[in-house]
Amino acid sequence: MAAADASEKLALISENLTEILNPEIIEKILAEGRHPKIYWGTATTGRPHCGYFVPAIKIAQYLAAGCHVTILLADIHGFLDNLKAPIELVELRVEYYRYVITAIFKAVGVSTEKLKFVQGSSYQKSPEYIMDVYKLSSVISEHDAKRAGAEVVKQTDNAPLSGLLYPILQVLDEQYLDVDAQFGGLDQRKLFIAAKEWLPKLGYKERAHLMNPMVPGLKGAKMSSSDEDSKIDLLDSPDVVSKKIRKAVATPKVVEENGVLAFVEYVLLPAAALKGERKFVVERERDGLEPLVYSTIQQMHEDYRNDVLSPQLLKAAVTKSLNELLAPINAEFAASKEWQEIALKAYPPPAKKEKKVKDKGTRHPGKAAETINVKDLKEAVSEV
Ligand SMILES: N[C@@H](Cc1ccc(O)cc1)C(=O)O
Repeated sequence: MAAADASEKLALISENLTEILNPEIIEKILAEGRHPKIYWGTATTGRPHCGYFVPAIKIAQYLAAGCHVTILLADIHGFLDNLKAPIELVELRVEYYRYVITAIFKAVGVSTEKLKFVQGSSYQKSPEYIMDVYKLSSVISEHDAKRAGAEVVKQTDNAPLSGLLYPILQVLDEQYLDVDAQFGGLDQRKLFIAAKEWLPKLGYKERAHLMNPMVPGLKGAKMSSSDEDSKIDLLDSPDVVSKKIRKAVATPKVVEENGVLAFVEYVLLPAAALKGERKFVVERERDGLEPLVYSTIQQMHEDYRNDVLSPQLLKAAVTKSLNELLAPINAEFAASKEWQEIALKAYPPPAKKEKKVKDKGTRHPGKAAETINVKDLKEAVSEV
């Protein structure tokens, strides 16, 4: 394989990433003309929202660079993390995630031939895997396990023991999914460092790690599934999308922590590039002006700082493009009885009016009565 080809692939694999640990692992594979194997894991908890386009675009770029990609639907991790996903619903949520994520890839026009889904519980209950969990837990200290999960696993007083198992399982997944690299957000960094240190303790090899920046959501902070207004559901209607974007925080002339601009940078521009032309168009018909046409985020930032590109113009253009991306997802959902049934069962609508808090018992770890705060209550309510 020509060197230029390998370097083009590396450029596509690295685009927009904040950090890569052990890039030489990937470079070597590309130089030998082979296809790197990469995985991305997601715990099947809350409903995936538009923030999922950010990792999805990176995965689409890995696929376009010829990589083999595995998406791990981490059902067991969903409940190890303080029962974020109740055990009874976890299987159904795996199905829901599979539908949604597949639809996202179709929406960005990426062939999913080299993409594989794996359900965590399909191998994390095997005797070999479990024996490795025991082995790792005998050589990793409680302190190190806690530190590895500090930014990912929900931290509470009287935390359940499962939160310490979570990092051990995530580290072993690299070995059992037989990959060269793991991809995730910068919030996974401590887990990725742990993987580098822990796998060799069992005689397994170190992997590379690819990290996306934490992209601000529409409210300026990280998109979160527990804050209704900060996220746009992948199945929201055009009207709802338009309303939510109108309410989004986009301070005039300020490009930092601007979730609307970030969405163009990390989703809309790369999605357009994957479809053939990196371009983002801002119509100005209402002002009787020619449209603004951008091919780089730097040009947009400059115009935004100078207020040539106002928040109003930007929001209207983002609403239009996002609705175009969501249209095929909405259409597929509307046409699929199976998906609709899964959605209802995986995320049963809250019982009307009755604000019942899920009763895990007063002695349930992580839920000692005195530690319940408003956020916990909200989360519990949205899950009944
Ligand atoms: N830790 C990931 C989920 C995950 C679970 C298991 C893995 O092997 C990888 C990733 C998250 O925060 O969403």
